[in-house]
Amino acid sequence: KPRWKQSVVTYRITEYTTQLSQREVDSTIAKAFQLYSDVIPVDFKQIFSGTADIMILFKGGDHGDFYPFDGPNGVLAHANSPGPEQGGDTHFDDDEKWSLSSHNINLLLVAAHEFGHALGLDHSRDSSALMYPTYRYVSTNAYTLPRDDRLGVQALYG
Ligand SMILES: CC(C)C[C@H](C(=O)NO)C(=O)N[C@@H](CC(=O)O)C(=O)NCc1ccccc1
Ligand SMILES: [Zn+2]
Repeated sequence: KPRWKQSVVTYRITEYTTQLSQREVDSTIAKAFQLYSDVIPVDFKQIFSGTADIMILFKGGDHGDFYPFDGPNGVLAHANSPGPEQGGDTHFDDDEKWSLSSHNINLLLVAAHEFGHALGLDHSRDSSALMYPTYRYVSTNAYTLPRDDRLGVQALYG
């Protein structure tokens, strides 16, 4: 299974959603990565120019890969598994209503799910797992990786 070999993985947000402030997006994305760096020996560093390991964008419809988004609901986001070039790249469908709350689509939960893929995790059959295929809101106060996801990522990087 592909995984990142380096202990520092860089990311760059090249296109932001207009539904939240850039500061809100930056801090939410950082929090989502922190869920993983809290349990595996990998650090994540945001860069603001050049090419990062994980390139992140918010865009609706066609956004430069072979998987155009589908409007509101349905596919919310997708991420490539680890590797060179497009490896790890993570795209968020900007036709979704992104939020930092329980209303609409919670960005922290989706970003954490996508970064699971970007680290090499597949979907889980455990309905309490973050990597379960379908989105379901759970409180994000003091949120930590559910056990199944933690065991999965520690098996890859521990
Ligand atoms: C076949 C892939 C491209 C489907 C896509 C996905 O799994 N992305 O990682 C996706 O957006 N799935 C939806 C499925 C759905 O709409 O229910 C989803 O909510 N993914 C984000 C998600 C799933 C579970 C927890 C948190 C976020
Ligand atoms: Zn997924």
